[in-house]
Amino acid sequence: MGAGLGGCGEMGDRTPAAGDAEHERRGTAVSAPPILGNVPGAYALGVFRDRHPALIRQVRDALPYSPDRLEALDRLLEEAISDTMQPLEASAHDFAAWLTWGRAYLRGRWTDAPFLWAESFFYRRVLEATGYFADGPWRGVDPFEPFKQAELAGSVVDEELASLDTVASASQAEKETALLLASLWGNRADLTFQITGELGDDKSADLVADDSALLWSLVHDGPPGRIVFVADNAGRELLPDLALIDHLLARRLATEVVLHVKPQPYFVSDATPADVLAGLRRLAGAPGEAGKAGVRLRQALRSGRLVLRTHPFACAPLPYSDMPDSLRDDFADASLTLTKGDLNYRRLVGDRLWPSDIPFAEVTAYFPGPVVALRTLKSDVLVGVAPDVTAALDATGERWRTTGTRALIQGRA
Ligand SMILES: O=P(O)(O)OC[C@@]1(O)O[C@H](CO)[C@@H](O)[C@@H]1O
Repeated sequence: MGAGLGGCGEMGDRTPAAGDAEHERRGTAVSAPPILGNVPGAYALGVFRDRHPALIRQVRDALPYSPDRLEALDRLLEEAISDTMQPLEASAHDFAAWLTWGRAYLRGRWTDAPFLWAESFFYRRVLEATGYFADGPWRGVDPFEPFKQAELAGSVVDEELASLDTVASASQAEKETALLLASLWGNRADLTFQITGELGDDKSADLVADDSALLWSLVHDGPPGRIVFVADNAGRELLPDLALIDHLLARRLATEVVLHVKPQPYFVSDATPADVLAGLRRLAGAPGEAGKAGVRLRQALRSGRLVLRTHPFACAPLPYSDMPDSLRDDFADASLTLTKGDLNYRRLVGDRLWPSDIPFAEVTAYFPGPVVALRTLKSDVLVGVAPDVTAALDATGERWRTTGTRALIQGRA
């Protein structure tokens, strides 16, 4: 598709509802119960009970919203605290889509709806409250921008960018390992975790599954192909992602990289086109190798070797098994699709209580091409991990599934 900042249009083909006939046809042959927030002690319950109210308060304070917007945020806060959900205003451009996606959950309790659905709807409601889509001065203003901006400006980022100078003198194999791991662990920098300070300790970081050999064989064996990179968070995650993408392009390991980002602010720190531009500015303004990478990536956008894409399905409350044909075609044309982060993983394998040793290839069989997920573990869903590995981790007593201290690289050709 076209170069530069073009979006990819409408959701198009159809607007599936969770569990509809098309879903069953395209979905995985196997299934498991969806993750819900109404289970005492469940991770998802804490997200609704603690994180969402804390986030609304922080959004309220981060920008000088007008009284009408503050009232709307207060109403949403009340809904979050009382665990009651209201639908979007009937005039919303996507009112009908949300009815199709989950009429049964609207006006119910946040915690009774599937976790993926309800979290996604929560972020849509934050945008409604702040007036992101409404006529008026707050239209298009990212409510999470102050958090993203603070992160990008921090001196930690200077240090992380300077490390690219060290990596430059390493062998190709060492460099690729370093870039891949930086991109993978960059996923810990997720701002939703900073809302309630849940990040674990770096020292215990480890991989519970490692298909990096498969990933590199998909990149190196055979002629260079078109790589689709489905980004997650802006800032400290996106910068190492961009460094990895620069490597793939500069070494001609990919003919083209298509970088998928969110069309609108989502899950606090998820990258939008504006965040990509901010990241490129940060890179290009840095000294040394980071600066050179920034300049090359801006040139790659201009030449069309790096394509930025925003598909509306990226903010739909549905698993990728429900993706519309326009998105499916994009993945089908790729020699490799890389997905970043916890939320993309939840959508890729389905946000369900899978037995954790069910093979990754089995639950992603519907995906139309080779796919590799890079994820730090920040929610309960897990597949493709041997029982002895999960048993050993459980025995440590750590909350290893949800605190971002563990990570995985899982793929299938
Ligand atoms: O996709 P990311 O950025 O890696 O993680 C997003 C995420 O950790 O935030 C949620 C809580 O709001 C988690 O449940 C969710 O999966």
